[in-house]
Amino acid sequence: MTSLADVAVIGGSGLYSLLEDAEEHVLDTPFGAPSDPVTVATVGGRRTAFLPRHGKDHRFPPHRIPYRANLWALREIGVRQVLAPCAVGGLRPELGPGTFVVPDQLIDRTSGRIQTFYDTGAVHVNFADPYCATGRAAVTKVAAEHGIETHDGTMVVVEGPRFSSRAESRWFTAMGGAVVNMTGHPEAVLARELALCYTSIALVTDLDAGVEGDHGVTMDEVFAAFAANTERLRSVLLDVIPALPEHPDDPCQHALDGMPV
Ligand SMILES: CSC[C@H]1O[C@H](OP(=O)(O)O)[C@H](O)[C@@H]1O
Ligand SMILES: Nc1ncnc2[nH]cnc12
Repeated sequence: MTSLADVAVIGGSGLYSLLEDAEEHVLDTPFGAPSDPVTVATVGGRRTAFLPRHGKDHRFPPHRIPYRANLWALREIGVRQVLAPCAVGGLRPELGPGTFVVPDQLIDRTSGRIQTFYDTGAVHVNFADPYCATGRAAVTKVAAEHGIETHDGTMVVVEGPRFSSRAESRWFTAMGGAVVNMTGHPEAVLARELALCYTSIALVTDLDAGVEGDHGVTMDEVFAAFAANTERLRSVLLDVIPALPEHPDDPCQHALDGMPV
């Protein structure tokens, strides 16, 4: 297939569209259909694809998202760099709702999700640094230009769809977690297995159960906090896209070098 886009944004909870005057592409993959048709438009001179990971009507809960089909479809249309906004819970009191975190590490606490494309042969990608250094730097710089402070930190990804118990949440904080969500994995490793640059942009929507004393996390508060901050996130995303390199040469792009694929 000829290249339709080289950058993609995978939207999460509360971010179901991004691009204006976009063309729609219905795609299929060896792993089934992606969550929705992919929309493509030009942003700051860059051909950009958008895909809502839960579907635009949020019909896929985090444990049922077709992660492999989503990443495969994007790679198939030429994408080499992925921006992955998501809603997260803060695991530290200073990371409250409205805070932007650009994760630099990941702890996988999911279970039962397929997290590879390669069921035969010796394909073992390097995942020491799950996120793209260039993408992270671009997000941090552009956010600062928008007057938004960003934080580094480790993202813990839980299986869901339930939120964590207070004990689990306190344990994640003690393990070094900064934020917690339900979709950051296997998305990150599947991107790496296709040699894509992958950058997560985490918007804190709540303080997780172990941090806040009273009621624990509710879905309504997540959606409300996300809605209150969507425009800030949207404007950062649209400015990060043209700030990404046209010819990325990060280690992520070489993740499959020497592998039998
Ligand atoms: C809507 S509450 C929990 C839900 O929100 C986050 O979604 P996303 O990561 O796609 O922004 C979280 O991971 C859960 O899927
Ligand atoms: N506290 C939380 N735990 C897991 N996923 C989330 N997404 C948003 N807030 C979350």
